Amino acid sequence: MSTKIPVIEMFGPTIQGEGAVIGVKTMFVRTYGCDYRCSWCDSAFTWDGSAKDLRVMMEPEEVLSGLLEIGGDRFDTVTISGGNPALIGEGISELIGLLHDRGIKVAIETQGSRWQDWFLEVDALTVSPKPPSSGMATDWTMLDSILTEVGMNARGSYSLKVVVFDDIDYDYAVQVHKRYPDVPFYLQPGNDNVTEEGDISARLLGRLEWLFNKAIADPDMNAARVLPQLHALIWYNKRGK
Ligand SMILES: C[S@@+](CC[C@H](N)C(=O)[O-])C[C@H]1O[C@@H](n2cnc3c(N)ncnc32)[C@H](O)[C@@H]1O
Ligand SMILES: Nc1nc2[nH]cc(C(=O)O)c2c(=O)[nH]1
Ligand code: SF4
Ligand SMILES: [Mg+2]
Repeated sequence: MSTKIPVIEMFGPTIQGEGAVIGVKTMFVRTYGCDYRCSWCDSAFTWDGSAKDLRVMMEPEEVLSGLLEIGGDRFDTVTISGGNPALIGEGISELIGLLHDRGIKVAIETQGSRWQDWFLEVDALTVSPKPPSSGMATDWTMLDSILTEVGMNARGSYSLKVVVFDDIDYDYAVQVHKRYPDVPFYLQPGNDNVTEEGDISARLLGRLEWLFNKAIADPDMNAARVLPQLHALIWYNKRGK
């Protein structure tokens, strides 16, 4: 089995802008390819073919040395996102081992459509099922089995994060939170224009206030946390931040 990883970009150190590990300094490795096609994906270049030329097939050792070359000694966490990194088996498993051998922590961003055994090895697993506005359908059987398995056997922390664009998405978020009441739950407002240039912070803060008010009024969200995409408030729609 090939251990090569399709990498579309590596960058950092930056600050983790989303979810349970928001604020943590981290490098990013973004894998190429996704089994979803979310209508509002802010990283569509990972799957729509527009940046295919930038995709490099890398051995796990090459990813590690690339990260060390870019980040030097200025990081102790690596976040693997995509695309969907859960499309890749052996290569990511080896990369996690190499990073752990050096005392580097590993965070993962995935949507919960596919399982990998290495989910159990990571330090922070974010599972982000997609609401109706994405145009994608949730595989509840898969999501159930992922959360059951990590609930019993994960070494690290795990959480759910749902992006919300409208009232229908919000109802979906309630459904997810109620289905897994013991899993730490994060709400994140959607960015409805991922190509706009310049300062989009006022628009994003408006969406955050809307989501704050929804959660504040709703007893079903007493245990939820509502967070912005912090990096998008600072660096807007810039890639590699
Ligand atoms: C680009 S995805 C890559 C990882 C994985 N495919 C997933 O969706 O979880 C990383 C995170 O960005 C979120 N995201 C993508 N587009 C967004 C947008 N327009 N507004 C807010 N969050 C977005 C996703 O929901 C996910 O939580
Ligand atoms: N700073 C920063 N934080 C992030 N958290 C999740 C991201 C992602 O695209 O997966 C992301 C990203 O692209 N940048
Ligand atoms: S699952 Fe993630 S990477 Fe894939 S299309 Fe949706 S937001 Fe983009
Ligand atoms: Mg992003």
